[in-house]
Amino acid sequence: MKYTITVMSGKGGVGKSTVAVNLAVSLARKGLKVGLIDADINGPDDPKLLGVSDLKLYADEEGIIPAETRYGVRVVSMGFLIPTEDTPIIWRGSLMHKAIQQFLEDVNWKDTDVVVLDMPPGTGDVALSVAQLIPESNGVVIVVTPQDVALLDAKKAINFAKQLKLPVLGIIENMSGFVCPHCGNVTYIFKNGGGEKSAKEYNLPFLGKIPLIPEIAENGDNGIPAVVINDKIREIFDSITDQILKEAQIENIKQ
Ligand SMILES: Nc1ncnc2c1ncn2[C@@H]1O[C@H](COP(=O)(O)OP(=O)(O)OP(=O)(O)O)[C@@H](O)[C@H]1O
Repeated sequence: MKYTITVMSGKGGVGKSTVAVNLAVSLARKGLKVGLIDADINGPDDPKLLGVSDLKLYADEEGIIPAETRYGVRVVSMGFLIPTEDTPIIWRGSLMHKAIQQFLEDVNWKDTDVVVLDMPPGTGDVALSVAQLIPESNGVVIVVTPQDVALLDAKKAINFAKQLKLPVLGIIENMSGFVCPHCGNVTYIFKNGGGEKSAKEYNLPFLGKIPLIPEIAENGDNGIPAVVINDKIREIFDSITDQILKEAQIENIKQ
């Protein structure tokens, strides 16, 4: 693989997988060959978000073959390797480390321009494995929601990346405000502006805000990334993706 973009969050449930999947699809829509590693071993949601839960992974003499999706993104995930989707992975850290290592080293990522890595939430054992295994990271993107507890955890993720010498490309604020589909009024359910404030505090680029939109959850559950069918979300991710490519200095990757 040429470049990796690691999507991290300080805490669970802030929309990290949703951002990773939509970012991967946005990159593919820009003509890049994109891979996605679902490094969330205990909660491998990316196959479902991409509508490929029924696929299995195969291997040939060149390595494990990532699963193809209809959105131009090839993906590997523990979700493909468990017998049923409700099977829990009850593994110690060392086994999870091995699984991540295989996703990075034994998968045939030949001809892939960018690999997006969807990290497990937090700064624990598996996150540390991923951070230490990434061969040439082009940086980390931190997903936050605007309430104080989420921001506090996000700051730990920023410092985690800094301590491991991974460049932080910027902060994305998710679930930013709910736009009423009837009157258009915005309600800031989780407060407003926290992501931008944190970015300023840590002198990091603020990459953009993603509103709380019921269609994002609905489309995700149906295996359709929101950027494929929602114009507003597509625009937002287009801008976020362009900024990430700029910050990572990989705008000219195709040349
Ligand atoms: N902007 C949004 N608007 C509406 N729903 C959203 C938004 N972002 C994420 N969601 C929904 O919130 C839920 C959690 O999102 P997601 O699984 O991406 O979070 P996560 O941070 O990866 O969680 P985990 O910690 O379990 O890995 C999902 O149902 C998703 O569809």
